[in-house]
Amino acid sequence: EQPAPPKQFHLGMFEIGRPLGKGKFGRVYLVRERSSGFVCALKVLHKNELKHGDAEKQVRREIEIQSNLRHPNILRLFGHFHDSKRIFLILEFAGKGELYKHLRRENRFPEWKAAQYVVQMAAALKYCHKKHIIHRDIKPENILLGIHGEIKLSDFGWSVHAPSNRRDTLCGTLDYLPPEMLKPGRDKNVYSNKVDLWSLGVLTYEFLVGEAPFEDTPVMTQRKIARGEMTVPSFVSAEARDLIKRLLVLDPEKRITLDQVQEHPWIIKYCVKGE
Ligand SMILES: Cn1ncc2ncnc(NCCc3cnc(NC(=O)Nc4cccc(C(F)(F)F)c4)s3)c21
Repeated sequence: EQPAPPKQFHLGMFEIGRPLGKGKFGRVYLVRERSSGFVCALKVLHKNELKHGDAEKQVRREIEIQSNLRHPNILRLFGHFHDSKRIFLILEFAGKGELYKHLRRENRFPEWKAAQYVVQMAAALKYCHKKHIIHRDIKPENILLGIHGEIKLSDFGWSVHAPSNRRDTLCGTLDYLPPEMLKPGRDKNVYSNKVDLWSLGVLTYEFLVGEAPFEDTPVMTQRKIARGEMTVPSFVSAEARDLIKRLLVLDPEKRITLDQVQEHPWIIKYCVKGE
């Protein structure tokens, strides 16, 4: 029977390896836990760069949310610790790194590869939604690839329990925001897990086209999203176009479900039957 892992972690327990990347909030390193030799990733967040107080709360929520998620397409968050200046997240190491780097390098993915990624995203989101977790920040930057090229959905720093009317100052790209999250006013901000389906539609489009469907200046992007205005280039197959159109529906209740994504002709055409 393996001894239970120690609950208390500290920096001295880790041998620090190469940097894996730097996000807007901090750097990530490849590390090895000395006693077990276990290789993982360590994200370092600088407290003075985070809004004080609620960052600790947000990390605690992220850990609470992630600690009961166990799925092959969701990056594990094993634990955290902090010192006077920094918060450390102990994460599963994703051997093939950031998906968006592969996308930029290849410009766009062939349909068979995009379909594999979409069906794995659908499986990860189905698992989260069954646990009433909305990710809310689906975009290529938050998707990593495991050593076998499998999708690892990560960074639950913005995830919430559904349904939610949390008003967060969302930072970063607008490209992935669903129309219902753009609306001003109080009640309209109650949104469901359908926001992840809209974002999956934006992601599918970006995989196949190499850029986001509503990409423009911030003002124009918001206008295009609110109107669901986008064009799909002719090189995209009819089946892929159909899936994108059924996800990028303004009315959240009219978006297709994750089950229907997994059964869609475009997915069936390219994906070996999963579990
Ligand atoms: C690049 N890369 N290559 C390989 C590899 N393998 C594993 N991980 C990598 N990168 C880290 C991926 C992340 C997973 N979970 C995160 N979570 C987070 O960043 N949370 C977070 C952010 C900002 C503020 C707050 C706070 F404090 F406000 F709550 C919380 S980041 C890897």
